[in-house]
Amino acid sequence: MGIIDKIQAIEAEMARTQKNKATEHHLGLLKGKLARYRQQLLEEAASSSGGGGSGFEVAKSGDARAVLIGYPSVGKSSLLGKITTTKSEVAHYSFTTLTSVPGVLKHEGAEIQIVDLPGIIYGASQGKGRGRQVVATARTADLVIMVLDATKSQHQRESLEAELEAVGIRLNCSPPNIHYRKRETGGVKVTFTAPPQGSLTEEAVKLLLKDYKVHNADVLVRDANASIDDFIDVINADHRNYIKCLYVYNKIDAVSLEEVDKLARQPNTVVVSCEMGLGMDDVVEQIWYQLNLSRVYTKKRGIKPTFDDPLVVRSGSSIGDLCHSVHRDFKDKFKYALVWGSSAKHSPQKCGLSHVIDDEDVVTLFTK
Ligand SMILES: Nc1nc2c(ncn2[C@@H]2O[C@H](COP(=O)(O)OP(=O)(O)OP(=O)(O)O)[C@@H](O)[C@H]2O)c(=O)[nH]1
Repeated sequence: MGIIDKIQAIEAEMARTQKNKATEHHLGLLKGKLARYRQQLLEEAASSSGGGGSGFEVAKSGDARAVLIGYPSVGKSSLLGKITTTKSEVAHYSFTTLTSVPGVLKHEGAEIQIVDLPGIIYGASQGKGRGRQVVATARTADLVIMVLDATKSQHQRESLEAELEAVGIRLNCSPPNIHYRKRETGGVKVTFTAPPQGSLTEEAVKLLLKDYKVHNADVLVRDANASIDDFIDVINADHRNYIKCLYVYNKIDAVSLEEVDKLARQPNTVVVSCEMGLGMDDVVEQIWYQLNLSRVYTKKRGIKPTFDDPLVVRSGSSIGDLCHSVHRDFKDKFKYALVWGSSAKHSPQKCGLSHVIDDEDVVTLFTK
């Protein structure tokens, strides 16, 4: 039996099994197996597709990367054309985006690479077509921009979400608050910081680990509401990516105002019309906001800072991270930094590598 058959058999069994307290552990085990087989399938696909000329890979460049995901003809190329400096040809028929055209969005001094993924992410979890390579690229994203057609049903969104979910991409959520460490000896030790309220119980943890052939491990569950799915994600943490997602509903020119209003009220959502140029500023603002980047202006000693060419780092970065973004070895030469701006207690403040900088701080770096 091939992996795809095994996956289908498990999916069929899950569909047949009634969901209730008595079947919870059995279903949990099936989900654990499913996660394992799906992983095998992706790995198998990755190793067999190497070397071919039709591979899909885009070099990462700029300060951050966002990927566009959506069904064919929802307007991904049109959106890319509107917000980036790359011109992409839009033909008036389906399946136009055969290879990826990365565009660059320049905003607030940052360069954000936007990659239009071929519209074939669906089916990827079943090992179909180039979807797998598309998934591999999606994993490297700092932000997923899911482009949806406002004139179509919510099914498009649900099915894309399910596809991403199946390949281990988690949208707009944080990793489960569960500590898990494999050990050499000592058996499986499970500790809950509060009595479990969710589907994850000590018995469920032990059953799953047994199925994964893990006989010695420490598990500390810090979230009383943790589910079996959460723990499966923790066991498979190497293959899970937690990525922000912005939902962009295009073609609002073709639906009613009430419909637009309803869509716009959903969280992490912008509504646009690429054809009429509506909502383009909102999309750019939201992309910038969701990427959570900070601009830092560097200043040479005795000279006023220039505010046109910031260094762009992730919010919450330290002076050490900033040094790294200047040059890999810069940290070794670093002596101290002077910082002006909201992160400084007084201006300027003399700081070391661990000082956390704020958006729009001005920094002078001193070397040995
Ligand atoms: N009504 C309307 N049509 C639009 C809008 N934006 C794009 N379209 C049309 O939708 C069709 C598809 O647009 P594309 O930008 O090629 O879509 P795509 O998602 O890149 O398509 P693929 O390359 O097939 O993946 C074209 O015929 C566009 O003219 C819009 O805002 N409103």
